[in-house]
Order: sequence, then structure tokens, then C-alpha cells
Amino acid sequence: MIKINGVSKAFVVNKKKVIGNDNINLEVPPNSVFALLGPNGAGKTTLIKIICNLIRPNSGDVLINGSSIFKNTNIAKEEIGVVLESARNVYQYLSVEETLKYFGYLNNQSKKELASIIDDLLSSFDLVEKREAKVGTLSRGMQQKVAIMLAMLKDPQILILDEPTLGLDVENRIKIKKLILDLSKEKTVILTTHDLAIAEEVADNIAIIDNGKIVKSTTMQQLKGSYSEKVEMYMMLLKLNSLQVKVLENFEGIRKVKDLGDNVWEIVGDRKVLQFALQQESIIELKKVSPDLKDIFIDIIS
Ligand SMILES: Nc1ncnc2c1ncn2[C@@H]1O[C@H](COP(=O)(O)OP(=O)(O)OP(=O)(O)O)[C@@H](O)[C@H]1O
Repeated sequence: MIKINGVSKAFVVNKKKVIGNDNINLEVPPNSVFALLGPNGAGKTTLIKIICNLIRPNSGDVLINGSSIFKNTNIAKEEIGVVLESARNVYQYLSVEETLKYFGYLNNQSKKELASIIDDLLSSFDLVEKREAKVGTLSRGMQQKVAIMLAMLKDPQILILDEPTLGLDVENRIKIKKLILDLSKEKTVILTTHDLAIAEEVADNIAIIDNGKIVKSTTMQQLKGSYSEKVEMYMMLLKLNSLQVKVLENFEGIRKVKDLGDNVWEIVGDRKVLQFALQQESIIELKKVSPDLKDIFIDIIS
């Protein structure tokens, strides 16, 4: 269990105070996925760096299994593996195996211990064939896997992933998603992401941060349950020509425009789209649907 108690952090830029985190209180339960969401500059990375003891808060504490990471400084090193978004391109010229060994030696892990850990990691991350390949020659998805493997070398209880699906194609996003779900069976996974579809699929718990403050912290189930009545979303199937689609794409309240082929389009939007739908003779279907995490997120932070 991770407990974040009253954490605040301000930066000073050109003699002006910039809020990073403002009195953050959170609890992250073990063996689950915790998604930290928020718009750009909301304070996600600041909080992650504080949890890893990479930066010190101005006030507040972070407890791992009841122990303060600022008093027992080894605890963050031992219990947390972190993949920061910017950490992906530092080992381009080494092979996958050399990279793993290099970081293992930095952790003071022995050659013997590392040999078996590396074999296990390569096979569970499906990268055995890439053992000798230079990291710089791997796809972004594979490089992301290598970054996660580095964080796993010490077999930490807590894995923190900053934007794990950034820049990945659909196939690699699915692979990382599956990896996160597998890892969370035995570990606590905290992730920050702007990829709300991934967060919706993997997170058990969620916190939304805005302007340094937590504006929502709950389970995914409760969040969706509480919003299914509050935010009205509608799905309609329509036969449309390309001009009509262009108009619709710019229509306020539209959240999704999907081509289903044969000029049939699936449109999802809020109450305002009803007005559009009712004017259309080409409507095939109209029904109320549950809001997804993106709809809920927009509602919370707007
Ligand atoms: N080292 C720093 N020096 C000065 N200001 C900082 C520093 N780190 C973060 N900030 C400021 O703190 C605020 C929170 O930044 P942070 O990087 O935590 O946001 P974020 O939610 O991770 O954003 P993004 O989604 O864009 O990565 C921002 O206003 C940012 O400019």
C-alpha cells in the first residue's frame, strides 16, 4: 500500500511560484493498476518523481507499507521500478542484453543473479530473439518493453509507468496493455497517461489531477457508475455523404465519428447531437449509451 499524505511541491520560475502539487492525498492499493490522469502541466510527473524520491516535496509524506520514503531512503529504491517518459532513448547503442546487464550492475546485482533474471525477462516480454539487437534498432513498442524490463530488474513491488503507450501504434498499445494487466496480478502498477482508452481498460483505481490538485479519486467502477446517469451520451447510425460528415465533425458535442462502410457512420455525442439526429432522414439507429472515460474526464476537468 502506498499512502500519499498532504504532498505539496512548488517550483520557482523567474521568481514566480509555479504549483506542481497542491496538498495531494491518495492511497494506492497493492496488486492493482492505478491511473493518474490530468491535462498537460497538471502535476502528474511531479507526483511520480516525488513518489520515487527523485524530488523532495515542500511538505507532506509518502509511505510505502507504512514506512516514509524520506526517512527510509532505501525503500523507494528497493520497492519501486520506474519508467519515465524521457528514459527511452539513453541506451540506443547497446544490445538489449548489454543494456539489461549494464543497469543490473548499476543496481549492484551479481553476474550470476542477472543471467537468470535476464533470461526470464526476455522470455516473459517476448524479446528472446532480440537479445543481441541494438536497442536503437528496435521498434518503439519493443524499446518501451526494454524500458519496462529495466525497471523490473530488481523485481520491485511497485512499477511506475509514465505515459507507457505514448507514440505506439495500435498493435503495440495492445501488447503494452496486456503486459500491464499481467504485471498487476503480482505488482502495483501506477501509470500516468493521456491515453484514456488504455486507462479505461486497465485501471482499477483512478485519480484525476488538475492544477496540482486531486479533483477526483475513486475506483473505475464507481466513477463509471456515478456518471452513467449524469452524462448523457447518444450513439446514432446514419447514412451520410462526405460533406455531411465534415459538418458533423465540427458539430459541438460530437465525441466520435466512425466510418462503418457503405456511407454508414457511427456518431457518438452528448445531448446536443440529438438535435442533429432528429433533423436527419437517413437515420438508421439512435440509442443512449454509457459515457466512456474520455467523456467523464472532459466533464470533470471542464
Ligand atoms: N523542474 C521544474 N521547474 C519548474 N517548473 C516545473 C518543473 N517541473 C514541473 N514544473 C511545473 O509544474 C507543473 C506540473 O508539471 P508536471 O510535469 O508535473 O505536469 P504533467 O501533469 O506531468 O504534465 P504533462 O502531461 O504535460 O507531462 C507545470 O506547471 C510545470 O511547468
